[in-house]
Amino acid sequence: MEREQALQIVKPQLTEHRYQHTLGVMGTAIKLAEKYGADIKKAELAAIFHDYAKFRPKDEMRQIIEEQKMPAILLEFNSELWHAPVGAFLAEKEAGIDDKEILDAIRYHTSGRIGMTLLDKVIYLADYIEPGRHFPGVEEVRELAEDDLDRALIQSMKNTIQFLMKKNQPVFPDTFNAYNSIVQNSGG
Ligand SMILES: Nc1ncnc2c1ncn2[C@@H]1O[C@H](COP(=O)(O)OP(=O)(O)O)[C@@H](O)[C@H]1O
Repeated sequence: MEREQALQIVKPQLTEHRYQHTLGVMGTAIKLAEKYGADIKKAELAAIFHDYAKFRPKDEMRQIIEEQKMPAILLEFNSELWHAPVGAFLAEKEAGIDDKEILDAIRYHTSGRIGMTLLDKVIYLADYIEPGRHFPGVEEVRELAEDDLDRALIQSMKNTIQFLMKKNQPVFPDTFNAYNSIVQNSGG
């Protein structure tokens, strides 16, 4: 699917602010894909669709998680996490995206997972550092992303875990698992 067609499908699903975020993720994902050797067209499409389900009603997302037999543990955690796996499902069902790598990058863009693919990493990080993001620590991750994808990911996951812990919020285990998996597999 070409960029313009994909954007036309996604735009009506999002607010203007979230659409601008999506364009930021797209641009950043393409740059990261070029730098680190990921598939540029897949990075572009995954970025465009990453927040496709962001504004679906909670009840609809819960129903999809149950009916599609997605991990039930999702329902025990913040519903902010749900749009990622539900987005992968709907991008396939409604927009006909059938590339498994793209769908996985959408599915894991919020939590990460054990054994993240290069494309998963590009989309996770692009979502974190796109130019519209302004939060403490983002600039450090942007700088790390200039020359070390894994160090940038580790730092972004650390920030997210610390942010949640400071607020006494539960941390969905996939993020711990993703963090451990990258720390154990990257050169240190
Ligand atoms: N492991 C986790 N456990 C619980 N909440 C998380 C986890 N990872 C991310 N979140 C929360 O999910 C929300 C959405 O994250 P994200 O998808 O990165 O943002 P956005 O939808 O704005 O792109 C954030 O509030 C974030 O704190």
